[in-house]
Amino acid sequence: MGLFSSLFGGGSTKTEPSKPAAPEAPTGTSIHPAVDHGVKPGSSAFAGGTLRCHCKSEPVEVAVGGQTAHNHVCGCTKCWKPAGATFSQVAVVGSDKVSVVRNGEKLDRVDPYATIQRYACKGCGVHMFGRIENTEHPFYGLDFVHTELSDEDGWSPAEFAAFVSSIIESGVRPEKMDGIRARLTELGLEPYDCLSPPLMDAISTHVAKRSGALS
Ligand SMILES: N[C@@H](CCC(=O)N[C@@H](CS)C(=O)NCC(=O)O)C(=O)O
Ligand SMILES: [Zn+2]
Repeated sequence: MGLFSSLFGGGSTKTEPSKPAAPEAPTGTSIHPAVDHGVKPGSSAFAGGTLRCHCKSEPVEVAVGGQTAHNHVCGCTKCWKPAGATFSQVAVVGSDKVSVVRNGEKLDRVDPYATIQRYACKGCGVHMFGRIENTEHPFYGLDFVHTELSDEDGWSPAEFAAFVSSIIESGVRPEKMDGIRARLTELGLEPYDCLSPPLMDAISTHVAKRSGALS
């Protein structure tokens, strides 16, 4: 079984009982609009949908032909966030499931030197998908998508919070961090300052197998 299938196992989604609905943050800090009122469960029957950018006319449309995996909120400065959100919400899906179906000429790469090649709409700035082009990367074959850009319900829900300390780099005051980590925990989104332990373990396993440290 390859890294993709072992990590992301056939596109199935967690559909455990939804995390308890949580009231809005007393501090008023928005984590992300998709989770601020509690994380909604996904649907195991869900088979994908269409992402649309925020342009009022001629929006870019990207079809995603399958369920996503490892949805999470990310605090890094690189991932696209909707207005007012402190975190991005981002999930992965096989690159072969992602296709630009309308107005693709409006897309441009955000940073040609980044590990994740993010494609954003030149009109509204929304990131439509991010692709790993490096064939040696542990996540090669996966695209990163923001499922809130779709009208469909049933996408895999956010499961954890990544790169939490990085929100300081966007201007969040360090003294707010305890409250924000507590809020993430209340929402059922365990806060990590990199990725979650299973994903960090998968990355290191991939690297160790390549170097020969593990067989
Ligand atoms: N502290 C940095 C962290 C950036 C970072 O490493 N982001 C992660 C999570 S998205 C990553 O994998 N980045 C690869 C990339 O942006 O290409 C920041 O906030 O800019
Ligand atoms: Zn990020």
